[in-house]
Amino acid sequence: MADDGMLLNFELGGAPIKSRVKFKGGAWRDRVKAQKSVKKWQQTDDDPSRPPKRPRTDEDATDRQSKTQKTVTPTEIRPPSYAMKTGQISSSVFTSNPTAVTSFNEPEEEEAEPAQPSNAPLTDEAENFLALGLSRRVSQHLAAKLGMKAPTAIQKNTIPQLVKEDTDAFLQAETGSGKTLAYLLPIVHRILMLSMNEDGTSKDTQVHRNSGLFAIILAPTRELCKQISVVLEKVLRCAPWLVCTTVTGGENKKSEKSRIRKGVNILVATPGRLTDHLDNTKVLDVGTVRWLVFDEGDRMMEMGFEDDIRTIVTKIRQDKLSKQNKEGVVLDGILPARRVTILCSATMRMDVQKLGDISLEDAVHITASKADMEKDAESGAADEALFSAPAQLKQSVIITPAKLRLVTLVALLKSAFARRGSMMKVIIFISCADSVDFHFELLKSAAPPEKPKPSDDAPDAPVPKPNPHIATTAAQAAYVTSPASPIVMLHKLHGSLVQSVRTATLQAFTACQEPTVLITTDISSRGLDVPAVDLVIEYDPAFAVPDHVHRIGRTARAGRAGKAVLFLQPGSEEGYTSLLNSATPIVPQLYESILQKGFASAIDLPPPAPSAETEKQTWMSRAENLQLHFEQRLLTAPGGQDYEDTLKENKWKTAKAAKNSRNAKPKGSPLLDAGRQAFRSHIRAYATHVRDERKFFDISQLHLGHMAKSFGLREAPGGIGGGALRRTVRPSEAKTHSRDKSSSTASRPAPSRRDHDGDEELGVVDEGAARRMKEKMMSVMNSTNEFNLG
Ligand SMILES: Nc1ncnc2c1ncn2[C@@H]1O[C@H](COP(=O)(O)OP(=O)(O)OP(=O)(O)O)[C@@H](O)[C@H]1O
Repeated sequence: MADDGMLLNFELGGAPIKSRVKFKGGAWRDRVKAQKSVKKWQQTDDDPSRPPKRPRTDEDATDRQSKTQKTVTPTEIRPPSYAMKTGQISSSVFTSNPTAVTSFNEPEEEEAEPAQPSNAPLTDEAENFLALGLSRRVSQHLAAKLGMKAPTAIQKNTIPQLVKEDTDAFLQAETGSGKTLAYLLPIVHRILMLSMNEDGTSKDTQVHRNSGLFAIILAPTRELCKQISVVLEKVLRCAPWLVCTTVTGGENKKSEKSRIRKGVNILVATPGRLTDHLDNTKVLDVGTVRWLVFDEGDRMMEMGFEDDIRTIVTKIRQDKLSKQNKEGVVLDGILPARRVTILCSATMRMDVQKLGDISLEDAVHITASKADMEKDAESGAADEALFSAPAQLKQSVIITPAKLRLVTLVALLKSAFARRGSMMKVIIFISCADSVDFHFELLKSAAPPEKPKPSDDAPDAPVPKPNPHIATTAAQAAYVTSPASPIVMLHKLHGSLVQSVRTATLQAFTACQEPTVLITTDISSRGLDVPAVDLVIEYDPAFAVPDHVHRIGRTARAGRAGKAVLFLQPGSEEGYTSLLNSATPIVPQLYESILQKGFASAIDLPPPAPSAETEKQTWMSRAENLQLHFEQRLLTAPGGQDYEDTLKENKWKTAKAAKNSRNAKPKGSPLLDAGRQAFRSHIRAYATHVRDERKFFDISQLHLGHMAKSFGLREAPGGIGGGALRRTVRPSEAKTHSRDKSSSTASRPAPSRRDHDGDEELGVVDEGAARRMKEKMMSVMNSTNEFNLG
């Protein structure tokens, strides 16, 4: 907790003042200081010989800020009676903040000429799908039904290769450049050719769903599998006799088996579930499989799917390749004469090379630019530096002190939605599932959701029923609305949610007609194609640069415009921008400008509002007010009882009773619990940045007290490290861990998957991170028993 800039939360006028105000929260130094200040203030006020105090004004505050870079909270944001009653103290968010080491000038105006999109469909009239070797049926379907007349660059380079050749391939191109169709179209075209002649007439032999499984597409998450299968279904509408299906974790295995039994030509799967079916589903015959596609292959490796992938590759290769299917249809000549493996990713990391070693044989490396391909062919290796964000994506960075992170985020969202229609969809990336849950609860409106109304166009039409699956993951947002956008919807998504909720939430976010925000973990960073995402905010930086590229790639897709904002803290984190490879400069934004813009007008604060909005308020006082409001919300129990009082009561009970009551969880603010849990998980997650980037994300440089502020907490809670540290590394995992380390300098031992996301995928514990965290906790908090260490 900071040792200055405290706000004293006590009653100033009217009611008689108690002789002694007790303070809680914060460090003991803060409490003593506060106690002294009260005494001094009481003495001063009682002394009639002293001149009356001049009330502080906003100008005072602004003036001080400009001279000393420190701000004292103006009088009008004096805390409310609630805080006065409890004697809580809270340090100002504007004091004791570290300043940025890099000096920069904020650009005056936005760049006039936006950069040419680098992932858009090609504009040359001669470019079309027919010319790439696809059948007329497929090309016409793409143009007429899917609105796709011209290919993108990666499609132009991939489709002819996969239509004519039977070699393995590694597709690598920017996010949002159309890689999915680049591999799907040649597969569909060649399967279609089993039933059709070159001139488009039908052959005597028609293949159908029972004619064999020809392609398996693997993707790391269920969402991505679902998305791929939706695209595939749309393409297959030009050949309705062909069938695709998905098998993913979280679905009913029985119904998956029965779909496989009915017959399927293209299967989209997560690696874990496919391995399970290969072992247990006898009707799954892979003898006719000609294509094995790994979409986001590096992510699968990173998530610990290596063993599953090895099993899948071995099983499929072991199975003798059938030259014709069981109905006697000759496959060779039309389908590849060998099993073709395709890897696909926007980023190149060591994981993907390893996957290539497992699955590829003499693969061609296909990129969006022929020049890049030639360069790679000459050097014999793909150049990671070639792969950056789309050129038209405008990136900026805000160096924000920890204490100001939360209010700066709200200010940023507020100005994003200040003009109707300028921003419709925003994604916020946060480090872990607990933190996503907390921020969703904190930012959502307490008001009950508006009931769906009959449509103006069809007033008699039945009113749609609210979807029960999104009852806890979609809500109206508070704080960030504006007169132009009176309704802003909030959604949350992470791997700890059940699959039906995940699917429904993503659908709701995609279909939302109001301005909307999705708060999510890295589960949404890969491959997800939500049209028209205008802004991506990395509130917590990604754990590795390739993840950053994928996260910001959720906007500026297929040639559209997009913006991405990265939050960093002053100090070592600032150096992180030197790692980010961007076609256009990453523009710095001052957090003061964000706050000034966001809080230029009044914020409508629900109770407990620290003070009523007055004419005198400035952006700074509004920011301070908002922070206080958040802190008070966390401290206010649903029944009005102070949660801290409950905890204190428990402390003085006998050890056994205290233990029981701890176990029984005292009745109190669930938001405070959520905030503490989010803080702990966030700090644990912070320790798991990839090794090469840890010098920028050094846990020993984190100010835990300041960081706690950004979770609306007045002090850093204990218990950090318990979960991560208690977990032991099994010998087999330790082996994987060391293998990972030896194979890649940039590879991240994956402790994070379950910890951050709560997803079902596995990882191993990073012992180094745990040790560093332990040391940090010991030194900062000087307490061992709080964290269950050892
Ligand atoms: N030829 C095309 N013309 C117009 N739009 C296209 C074309 N090809 C793909 N798209 C659209 O581009 C968007 C991005 O495609 P896709 O999801 O395949 O990108 P990607 O390269 O796989 O991205 P990521 O690396 O993020 O997974 C989709 O909305 C898709 O419909």
